[in-house]
Amino acid sequence: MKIYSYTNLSKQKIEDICLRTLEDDAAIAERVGQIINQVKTTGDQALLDYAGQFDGVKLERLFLDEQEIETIASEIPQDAREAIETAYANIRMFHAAQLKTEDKIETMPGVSCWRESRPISRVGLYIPGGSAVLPSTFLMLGIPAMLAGCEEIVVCSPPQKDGKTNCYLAYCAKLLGIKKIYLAGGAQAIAAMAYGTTSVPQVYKIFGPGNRYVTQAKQQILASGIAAIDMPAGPSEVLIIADRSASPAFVAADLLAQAEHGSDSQSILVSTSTELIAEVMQEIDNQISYLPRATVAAAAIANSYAVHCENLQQAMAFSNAYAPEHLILATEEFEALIPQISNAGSVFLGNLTPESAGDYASGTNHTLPTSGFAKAYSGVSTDSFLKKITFQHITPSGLKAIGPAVEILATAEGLQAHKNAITIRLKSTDGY
Ligand SMILES: NC(=O)c1ccc[n+]([C@@H]2O[C@H](COP(=O)([O-])OP(=O)(O)OC[C@H]3O[C@@H](n4cnc5c(N)ncnc54)[C@H](O)[C@@H]3O)[C@@H](O)[C@H]2O)c1
Ligand SMILES: N[C@H](CO)Cc1c[nH]c[nH+]1
Ligand SMILES: [Zn+2]
Repeated sequence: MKIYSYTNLSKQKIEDICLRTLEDDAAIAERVGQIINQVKTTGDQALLDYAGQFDGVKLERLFLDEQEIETIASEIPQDAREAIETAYANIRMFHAAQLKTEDKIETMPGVSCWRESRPISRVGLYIPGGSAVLPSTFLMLGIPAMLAGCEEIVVCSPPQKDGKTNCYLAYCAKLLGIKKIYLAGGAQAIAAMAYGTTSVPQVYKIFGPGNRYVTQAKQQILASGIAAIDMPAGPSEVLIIADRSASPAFVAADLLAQAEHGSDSQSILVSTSTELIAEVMQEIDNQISYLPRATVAAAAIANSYAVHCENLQQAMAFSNAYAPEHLILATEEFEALIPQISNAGSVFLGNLTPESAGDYASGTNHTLPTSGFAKAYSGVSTDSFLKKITFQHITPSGLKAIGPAVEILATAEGLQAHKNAITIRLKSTDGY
């Protein structure tokens, strides 16, 4: 892990390190383009071939049906079932509170405007399953989709070596009332949901995190205009702002938690204390040795860095420039820093709020923008599965109030037919 001093970093250097570009970005984009094209032209056959090539499994059928899901789900151990139910209840409670009816606004007497929500009828959920199967992601996407009222929810996840899925994913499907799981992973799954194949239904919007192939595929699909996406939610990241009040052991544990997702994850420490940085480095060395995914975590840590800042304001400035997926404020001063946060996917406050809590069960969504996209995107929410349709209604007195302004503006734009649509009504409402 490199250590930078914020004061010695030029503006350009800060921009460069915040960009997170990797050498093989262009090669991945090209490969993903080929995969999308192959799925577009050969559909199910491409999915079967890629399952062999990338997941090492010869599939006979591209989905598990309700009966198979039921059988697999029945194997779940009792403690895991209870843990999933706890997470389910908290995520549901937090996301249900987002369903709000908006007030009608009378912008002028007789002119009312309002918005109503409608579910996106066909949505696709991608549940990662390359290096680790993530049933937590199934809850994070399935619960808001269900609350929003989406009619068709298509779920894709890479197949296990036995051509099935695990009992945790199957149990989540049961809880969510999802009757099929499509056994497709990577860019090919995203392409299948975007274009549709004989087995996989086409959807209007694709959700879910994934590795760089998945994220690149979602971006290419968005650019092609065939389907919408939630956001680029790629390799996990955490940025921790820690002062002397932080525990080096807790900070190291949080950095390693995101590092173990993949070698391309980033775990950034921003601290006002050089002593704390040194202690955290030591703790990382101590803790990493007993992690089953030590090699992956070590590669991510090597790809990460620490930044020493003079004060917490500098630390916030760096964090806002980086726009992390997850921001942990490991300081007792966290209240004062909240108003200074301008770019972050999800924020964890104080020394006792680990990011893992949000990954699984606090209630907030863990599908969040990465690679600096938190500057413009929010994480997944119930709203992500809804369209907001605007309505307006004008009464005769409202028409008299608003009409002249519209006529003048239409004339200024040289759009006579627009003006006429008002004028003709104003004339006919004279008698009202
Ligand atoms: N940002 C978020 O909200 C968020 C949330 C959860 C997980 N994540 C991230 O999701 C990612 C999950 O990654 P994963 O790899 O474990 O699972 P994944 O399901 O995203 O990807 C696995 C698939 O990638 C494809 N693939 C692998 N190597 C390939 C290659 N060389 N060429 C083409 N395709 C290839 C295969 O089809 C495979 O099935 C991690 O990076 C994790 O950090 C992000
Ligand atoms: N940290 C991931 C989001 O970047 C979510 C996750 C799922 N399981 C564990 N963690
Ligand atoms: Zn995680």
